[in-house]
Amino acid sequence: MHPRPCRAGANSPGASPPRHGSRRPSGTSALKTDAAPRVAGEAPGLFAPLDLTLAPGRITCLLGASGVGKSTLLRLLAGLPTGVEFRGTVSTLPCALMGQDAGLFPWLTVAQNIGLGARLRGEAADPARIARMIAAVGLEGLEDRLPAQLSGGQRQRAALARTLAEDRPLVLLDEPFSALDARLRLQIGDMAARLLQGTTVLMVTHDPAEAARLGDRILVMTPAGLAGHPAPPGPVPRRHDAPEVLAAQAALTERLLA
Ligand SMILES: Nc1ncnc2c1ncn2[C@@H]1O[C@H](COP(=O)(O)OP(=O)(O)OP(=O)(O)O)[C@@H](O)[C@H]1O
Repeated sequence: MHPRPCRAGANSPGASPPRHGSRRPSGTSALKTDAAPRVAGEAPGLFAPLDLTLAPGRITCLLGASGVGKSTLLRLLAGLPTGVEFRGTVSTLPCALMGQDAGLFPWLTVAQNIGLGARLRGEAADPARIARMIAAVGLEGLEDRLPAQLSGGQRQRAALARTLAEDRPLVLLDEPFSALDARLRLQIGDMAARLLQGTTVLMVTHDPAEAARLGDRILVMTPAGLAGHPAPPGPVPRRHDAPEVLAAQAALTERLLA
C-alpha cells in the first residue's frame, strides 16, 4: 500500500479533533489512530530487509550513522519521494512531517506558517491555538517575523510549532532540535514530548541523551537493518540527570561508537 503523502508540517486532509495534553482513550477515533504505522521492505544498496512497526501513542527514537537511511524511512512513512529504490510495503496514517530543513514558507510570517495547515484545508486558522503553539516553543514577540528574520534555532522552533499545530495521529520528526542550544533542547524537547502524549511519533535524532530522555522505544539503524535498544523505565519526558537515563545514554553512545 502506498501512503497518502504528508505535507511538511501541514498535512493530508481528515483533521482529527484537538487532543494535545491527554492520552486518547483507545477505540475513540474514527481515524483509527491506534493503528500501528509500518514499513516493511528493503532498499537495495542502502538497507537490508527491515520491519518497522511504530508503537501506537508512543515516541520511537531512531538513531544511526549519517546516510544509513533514517530520513528515507521517515519519507516512506510520509508517502514522499525518497530518491532511493524501495521494495516493500508501507501502511501509515495522516501525518505531520518536520524535515531537517525547517521548510517554512519564506513569504509567510511565523504565525502564518504555523496556521498554514488549516488554511490549506480551507479552514480558518485558530489564533488562540497558534498563540499557544508560539508560546510553547518560546517564540512570543516574533509572530510577525518572516523566516529570514529568525535565527536557525528560531526557525526550527517555528517549524516544530507548525508540526504540533497540525494535531495528526502520526508525527514524523527529523532531528527537530538539532539547531537548539543545550538549554532549549531540554526545554523544547520536554515540551514536545508532553504535547505529543498519545500521538504516534517517530523521531530521528543523533543525540543519545535525547533518545534516552524522550524515547518510549529506541531503535538503532545500520545497513543490516533495525535493532532495538533498551529504553530507560518510566514515562517520557524523563529527567536528563536520572541515573537510568544517564546509563542508557552511555550504553547507547557505546553502541553507536562500536
Ligand atoms: N533524493 C535522493 N536521491 C538520491 N539519493 C538520495 C536522496 N536522498 C537521500 N539519498 C541517499 O540515500 C541515503 C540515505 O539518506 P538518508 O537521508 O535517509 O540518510 P540519514 O540516515 O537520514 O542521514 P543523516 O543522518 O545524514 O541525515 C544516502 O546515501 C543519500 O545520499
